[in-house]
Amino acid sequence: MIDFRPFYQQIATTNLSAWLETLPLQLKQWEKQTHGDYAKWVKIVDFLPHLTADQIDLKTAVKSARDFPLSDGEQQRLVYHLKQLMPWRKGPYHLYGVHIDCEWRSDFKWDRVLPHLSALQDRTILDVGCGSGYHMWRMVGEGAKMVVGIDPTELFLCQFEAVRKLLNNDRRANLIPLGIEQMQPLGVFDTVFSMGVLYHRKSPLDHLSQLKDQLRKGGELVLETLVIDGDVNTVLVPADRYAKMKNVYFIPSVACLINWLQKVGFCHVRCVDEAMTTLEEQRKTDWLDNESLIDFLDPEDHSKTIEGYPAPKRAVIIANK
Ligand SMILES: Nc1ncnc2c1ncn2[C@@H]1O[C@H](C[S@+](CC[C@H]([NH3+])C(=O)[O-])CC(=O)[O-])[C@@H](O)[C@H]1O
Repeated sequence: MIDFRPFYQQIATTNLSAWLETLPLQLKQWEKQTHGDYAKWVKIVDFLPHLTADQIDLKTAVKSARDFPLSDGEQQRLVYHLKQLMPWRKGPYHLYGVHIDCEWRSDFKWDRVLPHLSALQDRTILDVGCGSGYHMWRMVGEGAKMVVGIDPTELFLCQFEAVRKLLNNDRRANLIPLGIEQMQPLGVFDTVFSMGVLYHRKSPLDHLSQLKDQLRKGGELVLETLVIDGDVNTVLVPADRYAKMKNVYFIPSVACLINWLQKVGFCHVRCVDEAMTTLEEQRKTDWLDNESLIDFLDPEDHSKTIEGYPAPKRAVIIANK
């Protein structure tokens, strides 16, 4: 099983120590209700070789390398284990010459977000819905003091731990398998990211309040989500699926989102980027068996989803507590 005790030790003497009142018990309960695949995935992480990287780059990529390359056999073994953790959705990772070419080019999103952030150097950061943790490593690459990601999906925890093992077991980032709604309000993080999560939440204003509860006063929220064109009163609530996803609830316009953020008490709210999702950013690769964006769009008209809604467009909003 994945051992969270090093994380408890790490936070015991920091401003996250209040979390120790609830977290160990929550994670014990979480572990009890994990399913069979979790134990299998943890074993795969255990089977990964212990390699020591001479070079690690988290600033321009997520990459580890040795001064001398792996043998063909060693590399095949690494690919074999890592492929058992498919589907790999968010990346890419370059680990000892193995290129995990994930469905999403998460580096594209990072490039859209990073120029607008307050410097991450020495910050304590929460990444809500962190997936396999790609952006967490890039935050570490920007000099963050500590990055905590939360994501309830068991596979993503195991992918994160696999990558961590191949990054010299770096402990500056940690993934905690909880949903944001399960977190006690800590009010200590300097920056809170919520990227790609808001539209999955049934109650978007509650989500925004929960994000605010995790920030220190003056701290920065980075919110990235699907948006549609329209005015302050425009919000799409898909009847059934949106781009084949059944768990999409609210897709507001930028003006509507800014209004929501101001209503829950954020200040200095500004939209810093809007971009259509391209077929270069989300596409099928050898690291997933599932469908991808091309299958979610109207084959005759890529400006629409297969259900006839506007095709995915995403905005980045920054705000302060
Ligand atoms: N209640 C919840 N609390 C926390 N996480 C959740 C919750 N519900 C779902 N998630 C997690 O939020 C992530 C959303 S993906 C964005 C990944 C990354 N941030 C990215 O910007 O590329 C976007 C997408 O796949 O649509 C998934 O990893 C879920 O498990």
